[in-house]
Amino acid sequence: MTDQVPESLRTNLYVLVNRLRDTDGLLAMFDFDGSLAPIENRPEDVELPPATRTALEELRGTEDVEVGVVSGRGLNDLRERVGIDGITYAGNHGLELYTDDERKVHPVAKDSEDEITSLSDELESELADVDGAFVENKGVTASVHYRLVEDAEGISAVQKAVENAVRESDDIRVTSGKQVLELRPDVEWHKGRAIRWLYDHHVPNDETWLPLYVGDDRTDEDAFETLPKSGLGVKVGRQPPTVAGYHVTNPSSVQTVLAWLVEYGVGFLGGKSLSTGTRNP
Ligand SMILES: O=P(O)(O)OC[C@H]1O[C@H](O[C@H]2O[C@H](CO)[C@@H](O)[C@H](O)[C@H]2O)[C@H](O)[C@@H](O)[C@@H]1O
Repeated sequence: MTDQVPESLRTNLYVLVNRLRDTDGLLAMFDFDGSLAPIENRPEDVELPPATRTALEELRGTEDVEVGVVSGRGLNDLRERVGIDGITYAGNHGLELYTDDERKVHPVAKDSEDEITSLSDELESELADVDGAFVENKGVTASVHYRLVEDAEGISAVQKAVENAVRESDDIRVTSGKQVLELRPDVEWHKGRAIRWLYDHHVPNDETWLPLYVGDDRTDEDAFETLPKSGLGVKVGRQPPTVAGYHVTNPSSVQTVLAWLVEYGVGFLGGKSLSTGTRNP
């Protein structure tokens, strides 16, 4: 059982098993890019590895387990790319939620759509001459990508263009991620608030579930910070610095953790015995 857990989690296996035993259920939440799926040069080239999809589907089908995918991507893009029914999706850093067959959008974010579109158009023409830079308009947020910009001058041009574009706006703020700057409505809502909402929405009032969150980027820190002490925050990769308590190397190790959870981990939930699947007295 232990050799099927990434090295970095293996040393904490005892804690992991005990947390699963001590809880009524598991709310398993995952960031998408860089966590479930490997980073690619262009967002449209990213695919969820089939074995990861299978493991998520198996987890979804388990009693007392809810699965969520939480991402900076737009909701429709995220749902298409993950392609699993019956789980919760949080797109645009949680500003768009899809759960119980219903889409919910943060009301302030909805009002920002026009401004996001006009800023995206402005930045697109501003950056037309910067090789490799491009804008991804995601409806209620936009990403300005510079992963393919090869020189420091070009990267600085991207940063200045974004700064200039939002200078006059009170309603839009800029955050950063992996080789990307993001324009977001200036509301106190982020991945952390979204996972708290998911917990309140999915976990029965009289039960305590273990929240698990797996993420790789700066915006995932909001989620790690929201987890209670008893939660499991798992950081993928070493950069940027993190408040998460646990660490795995890359999306392939996330896949291994998922497979372990499906095969063994959920068998411990609520004090069940692994061999019999029944609760210990
Ligand atoms: O919250 P996430 O699921 O991690 O989404 C964050 C951003 O992911 C995408 O950009 C990142 O991944 C791209 C594909 O691997 C990569 O080319 C880019 O450099 C990364 O920043 C997505 O395109 C963004 O819209 C998301 O906000």
